[in-house]
Amino acid sequence: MAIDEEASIPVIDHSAFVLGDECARVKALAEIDRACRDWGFFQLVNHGLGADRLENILQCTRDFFALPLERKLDLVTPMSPIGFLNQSGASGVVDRKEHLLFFGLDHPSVRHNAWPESPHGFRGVVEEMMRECAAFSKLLTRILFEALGLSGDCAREIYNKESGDSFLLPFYPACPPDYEHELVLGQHKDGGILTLLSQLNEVPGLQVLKDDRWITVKPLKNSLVINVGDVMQVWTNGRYKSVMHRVVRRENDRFSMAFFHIPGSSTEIAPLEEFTAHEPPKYRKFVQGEYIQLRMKNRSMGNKAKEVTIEHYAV
Ligand SMILES: O=C(O)CCC(=O)C(=O)O
Ligand SMILES: [Fe+2]
Repeated sequence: MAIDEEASIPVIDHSAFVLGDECARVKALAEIDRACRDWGFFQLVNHGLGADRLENILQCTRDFFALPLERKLDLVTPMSPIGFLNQSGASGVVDRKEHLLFFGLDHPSVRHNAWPESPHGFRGVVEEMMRECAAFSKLLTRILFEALGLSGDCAREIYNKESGDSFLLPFYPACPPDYEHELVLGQHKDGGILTLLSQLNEVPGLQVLKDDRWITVKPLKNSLVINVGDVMQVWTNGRYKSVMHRVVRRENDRFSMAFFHIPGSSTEIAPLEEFTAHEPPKYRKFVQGEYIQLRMKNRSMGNKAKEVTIEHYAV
């Protein structure tokens, strides 16, 4: 598939939701609605996460991944997605990537998070950021519901009883010029409600599929990339799109941060009545935790198994 270096994903100014100007708010809601239908992705500037906190996260992440591999391997937690992972294989070829994964602070298994002793203060910095991301992702979900013409409280009723949030710190080591693969993270869609992503050190690499072309998400200073996940696609009966994305190789180290806003594992997911009044449901009901399990199995079976995606529940 072709790569289009000219196009860019929509950029939306979050200050429209802060300043109390009703006209600006309505305009921004319309922009978000378009972006979620047409792209499944947008970049948010003037968002709520502090620039100094993002800088702290970048510093801690750099220091952690600079440790010798044996030290990082101390944080491997067998039979669990959390902790350190050296390589993953989301879609066949092994990803050239290391990561640290944590459950969000409201996740029922948060006590199982594994914390590095070094760098000093790591846990405090990450927990602070997780707290901010949790609040901000809830706010954004309410904004998306408003953009859909639903009441913001609707979100609260549907999924707020339990949390499945997780927080990921990926590190993509610089690729030598003769590195044989084009991708360092295989193409995939995110399985939750929405994802907040920061390209922490502003090294590009993230690409988004749009009309059969890969579009590079150019890092904008202090912006957040927001993308719609599979759950939002199901809730809206396909109106908002969970879109394929991937990370391509670079000759520089690349650091990013992702917060996955996910309903709790016992939450039942189905198209909302508001979107099935005039058309049949495109998905059957499923339980969030079951879908997460199927997706995890994908990973462990590598490219031999057929990947389970949200189409598994299509009717
Ligand atoms: O690191 C990135 O830019 C993207 C990461 C991503 O898409 C993911 O982990 O789901
Ligand atoms: Fe992703």
